[in-house]
Amino acid sequence: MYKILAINPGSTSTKIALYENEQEILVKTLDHPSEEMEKFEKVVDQFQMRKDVVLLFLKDNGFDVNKLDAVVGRGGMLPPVKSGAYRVNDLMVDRLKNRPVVEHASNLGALIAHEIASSIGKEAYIYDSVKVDELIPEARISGMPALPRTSTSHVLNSRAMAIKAAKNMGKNYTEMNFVVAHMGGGVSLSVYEKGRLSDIISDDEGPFSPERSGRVNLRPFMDMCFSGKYDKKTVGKMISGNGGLKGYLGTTDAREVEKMIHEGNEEANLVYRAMAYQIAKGIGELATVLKGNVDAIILTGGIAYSKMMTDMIKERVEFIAPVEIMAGENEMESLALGTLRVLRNEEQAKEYTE
Ligand SMILES: Nc1ncnc2c1ncn2[C@@H]1O[C@H](COP(=O)(O)OP(=O)(O)O)[C@@H](O)[C@H]1O
Ligand SMILES: CCCC(=O)OP(=O)(O)O
Repeated sequence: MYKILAINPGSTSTKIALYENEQEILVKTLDHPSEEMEKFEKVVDQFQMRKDVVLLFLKDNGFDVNKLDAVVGRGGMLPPVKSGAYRVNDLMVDRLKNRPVVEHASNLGALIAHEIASSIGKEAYIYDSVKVDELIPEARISGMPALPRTSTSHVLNSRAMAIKAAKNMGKNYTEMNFVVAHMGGGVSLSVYEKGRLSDIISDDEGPFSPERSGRVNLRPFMDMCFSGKYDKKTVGKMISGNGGLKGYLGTTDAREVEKMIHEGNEEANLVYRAMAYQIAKGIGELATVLKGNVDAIILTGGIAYSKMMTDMIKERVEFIAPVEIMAGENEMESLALGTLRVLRNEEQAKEYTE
């Protein structure tokens, strides 16, 4: 019986799960209020605090850390990597600690996993990192030579949902073409073309989301950045943290927004409809990557629980392909089961290189 600890650090929480083979034994979301997080200058400064809450959680549940067979963390902002499992090695630790491609809470997944696993002489892994990059050559050209496109998306959930949708249809996902919209605190859209993540619209390239601005006009944005009114941290927060629903309506909770709409708030109604409109537009854009040969459009993430939102999106995109609603996310299961396959030698963990 393999015991696997999965760690998924998000911007406002750390999700932890303990698995025995396929069985989830313990699961917890530990929230980190914004007052607690504001004192940390950089994401890496949160390492000790987040590691401590993971260890405390295991202790409080009477679980002996020495019994673990492996620890897996959500893969962070690395240079482009392949899908599947990677062993966390010293180079990956150095990259995520000292030279992350972008500051993001997921960078701590591998670091905490590595620290805990090393302390008991076991291996740490990441699985389906946010930087899985299988873009087709055309998708790499941004239009600005200094900034080639790379892939950043919610791969862990989106790929798992594509695999599950194909299975539900009695097919292997390597035979299918999907457009997946992950709709959580951040929204990213992706194309799974016969199993390959051939293009994406990341959380800063397309639709706005509960806490992120999404795409904005570049020239006014440049003027704003150089106006001298804002520092880098504030602008970063406008993009991610205080953008989207939060920026317009003061909340990142889509349920709150729906309550406002039911109470007759016109502004909330317009902004929420605009979010659906932008997500639908992005799905339409990605359908062209598949030249219209889309087997299904998958709506997933927390917001896919909302009938109001999914109905608004469906209305605009169901002419393209059937819409599958797969609400929620199964990131913890994807991390744990991916690692289980590695422990059982059903899948090889890759060695991280640069
Ligand atoms: N039943 C629901 N109806 C509408 N929105 C929901 C529902 N459940 C969760 N959400 C929304 O989903 C979003 C969070 O999604 P989630 O996938 O948990 O994101 P993350 O993991 O990025 O925090 C929030 O805006 C939340 O309000
Ligand atoms: C799209 C990259 C990963 C990401 O933004 O994850 P969260 O939405 O969980 O912060």
